[in-house]
Amino acid sequence: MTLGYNEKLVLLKLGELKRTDVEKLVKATGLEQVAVMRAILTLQSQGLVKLKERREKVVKLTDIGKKYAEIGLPEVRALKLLKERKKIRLDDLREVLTEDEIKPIIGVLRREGWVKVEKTSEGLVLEITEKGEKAGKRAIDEILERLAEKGHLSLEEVEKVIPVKELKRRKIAQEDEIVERTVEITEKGLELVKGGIELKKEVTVLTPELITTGKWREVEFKPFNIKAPVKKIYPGKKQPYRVFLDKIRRRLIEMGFIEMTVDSLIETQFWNFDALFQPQNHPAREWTDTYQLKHPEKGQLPEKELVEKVKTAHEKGLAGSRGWGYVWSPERAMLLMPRAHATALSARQLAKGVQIPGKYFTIQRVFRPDVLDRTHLIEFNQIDGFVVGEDLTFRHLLGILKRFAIEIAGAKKVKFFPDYYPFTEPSVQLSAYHPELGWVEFGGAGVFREEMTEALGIKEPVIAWGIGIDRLAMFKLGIDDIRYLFSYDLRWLREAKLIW
Ligand SMILES: N[C@@H](Cc1ccccc1)C(=O)O
Repeated sequence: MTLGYNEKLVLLKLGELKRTDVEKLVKATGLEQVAVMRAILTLQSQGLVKLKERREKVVKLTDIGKKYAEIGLPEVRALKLLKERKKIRLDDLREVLTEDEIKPIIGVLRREGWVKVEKTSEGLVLEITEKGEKAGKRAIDEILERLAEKGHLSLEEVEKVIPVKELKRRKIAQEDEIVERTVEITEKGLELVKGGIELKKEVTVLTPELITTGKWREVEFKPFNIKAPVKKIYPGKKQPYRVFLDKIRRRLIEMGFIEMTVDSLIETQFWNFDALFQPQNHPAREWTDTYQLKHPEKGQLPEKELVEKVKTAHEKGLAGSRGWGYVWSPERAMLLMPRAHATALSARQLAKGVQIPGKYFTIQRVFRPDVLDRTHLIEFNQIDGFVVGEDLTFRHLLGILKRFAIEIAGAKKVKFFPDYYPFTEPSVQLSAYHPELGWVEFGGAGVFREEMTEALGIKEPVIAWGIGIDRLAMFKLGIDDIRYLFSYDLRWLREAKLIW
């Protein structure tokens, strides 16, 4: 059994005092209260001291009570003025009372029988009564004084003088519970003290100074108990989902992808749909599938040449196609909407020009009407990207997608299904396996159609994908409800792992 410096010190003092309270031990040892308490608990666990707690219900002054104890209760102050002047106007009380105190004062003074009140043309006039002249210290004044002096009194003591309810009603005092801790040294403790305790200075850190001066020989090193329970702390940290997105971004950049960025969440239909060869009468363009902006309703189209090419692609076709065969409306293309898919950025990038070969990606917040449930949000994040290069084929695309799902997202298995998108041919849908949710649809991919890429000025094949990144995040963060990604649940935010 080894005792630390603090424990030894406390035990030695208790050897002298035998029995005392914690406060006195704090004074006697010169240690902090927490250090004394900790030492007592250790000593108690070794049967050297006994700690007894006594709880007592007491009455204490409130802040208002403390103030009144100093300057007097409002009625006492009023009475003092009345004793001096005998007859005063209500207004005169402003000299000694605050606005709040004046309101109820007449009632109080009357109840005590200290004043006669008269209504005059100049307002209320108060005159002191005989009883007022003779009035001395009342129960309430006495208790106020005693409470101020002692700090607290037991409930019984107060009740003997005045109902505590009355003090509480006037917000002068409140009930409280105090714990009195007495510590007593045990037989075993006394024996140890008699046997002699060597009090060596205890250090927790070995400093260069201790070594060079040779003082390390005289000191005792405090052993560390790394298993001691400590308070859990939750330092600030990044939101777990944000961490996930940042990691993916980093990973993609490491893989040589160039990030495509944009400032706004709002997009013209031109970039969201038209530039992607999605016909204007396509059902996915209806309000049921996308949101639309009311104010402002329309945005700007890009340069004329590009708009003309897109128009031609839609109306008559490009690159050997016949197009969709309808009259393309620039007005319609100007309509603004919250971006419905991140592929809009791929279109913008292709039109701006790309490196050949080149790899691009973007992580975007996108918006689509849906019914919220554990796998659907109306606002979610997509990671879109494309690879452009001369010899690219559909097989490259499947390889990239599989790598994403397994390596980046930690999916266990992936599956591809044939699918349809107006801007890709062939198109594929990617599903991944989640232990609890089963097969989850992740996103789509394909080879951009030539009608699209040619209008944007690209001759080489472009393989592209769009993945619902939130569902990938669910895999990584080990959650089965997508809404949790944006949750304010502190417990989750605190405990979610940031490193996987
Ligand atoms: N933009 C499509 C996904 C996709 C992107 C790129 C190519 C093919 C499909 C979606 O949101 O569902």
